[in-house]
Amino acid sequence: MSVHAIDHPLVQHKLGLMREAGISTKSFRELAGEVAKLLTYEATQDLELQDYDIDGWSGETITVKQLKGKKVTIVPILRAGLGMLEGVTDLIPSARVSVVGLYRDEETLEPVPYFSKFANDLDERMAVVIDPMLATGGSMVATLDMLRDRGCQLMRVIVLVAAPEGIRRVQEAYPDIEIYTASVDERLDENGYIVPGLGDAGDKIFGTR
Ligand SMILES: O=P(O)(O)OC[C@H]1O[C@H](OP(=O)(O)OP(=O)(O)O)[C@H](O)[C@@H]1O
Ligand SMILES: O=c1cc[nH]c(=O)[nH]1
Ligand SMILES: [Mg+2]
Repeated sequence: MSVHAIDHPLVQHKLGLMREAGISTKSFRELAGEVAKLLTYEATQDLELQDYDIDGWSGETITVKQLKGKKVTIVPILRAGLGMLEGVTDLIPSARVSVVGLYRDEETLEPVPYFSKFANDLDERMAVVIDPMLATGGSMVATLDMLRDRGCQLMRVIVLVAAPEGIRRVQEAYPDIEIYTASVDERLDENGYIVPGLGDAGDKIFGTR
């Protein structure tokens, strides 16, 4: 597995704005979408292309390129993953969306599933799981398990911020997965929150803090 920490200046600038205490719901939501879009650009750099011929504007037949690889399903983990969805589908507009509802029990930090609805033909698709936060990794591994149990063989992960603990947990369960993130942060605090992190990303995106 590789962890791709994207140090593009626009990503780092926007992530810095997201870390500010007291940021408004509007700003946090907008920035989450913008960073998600930039991370998607990076996470799709290795998609395969193939040539095909078209009639060009001058009347000549010209050879252009189109995406060749597998079909894609985007998998937001509710709720906070929804804050990244529009940014991702802006770049991959034909992707099917599979939705996984999980919340993290505040005491045990274990993921509690409450909803799922998957695209069909998961065995033919690359799944791109999106969630702003990879903390203990419990929610991400539970989601990857659901996809794998339904036949999905190719999965990658886009998170805004990752903790080393969560990366390790995903790495142990899924050694081949690629993780794209704007930052690998320092650690988890005693409540399982990422430090320096973003705080509770779901609450900030939905304005429920
Ligand atoms: O890596 P983990 O330790 O599992 O923690 C990360 C999860 O916690 C947050 O969701 P939360 O449970 O707060 O749900 P929400 O999106 O509804 O706010 C976050 O969006 C991840 O899904
Ligand atoms: O730092 C964290 C950890 C889990 N969930 C969040 O929203 N933030
Ligand atoms: Mg939350």
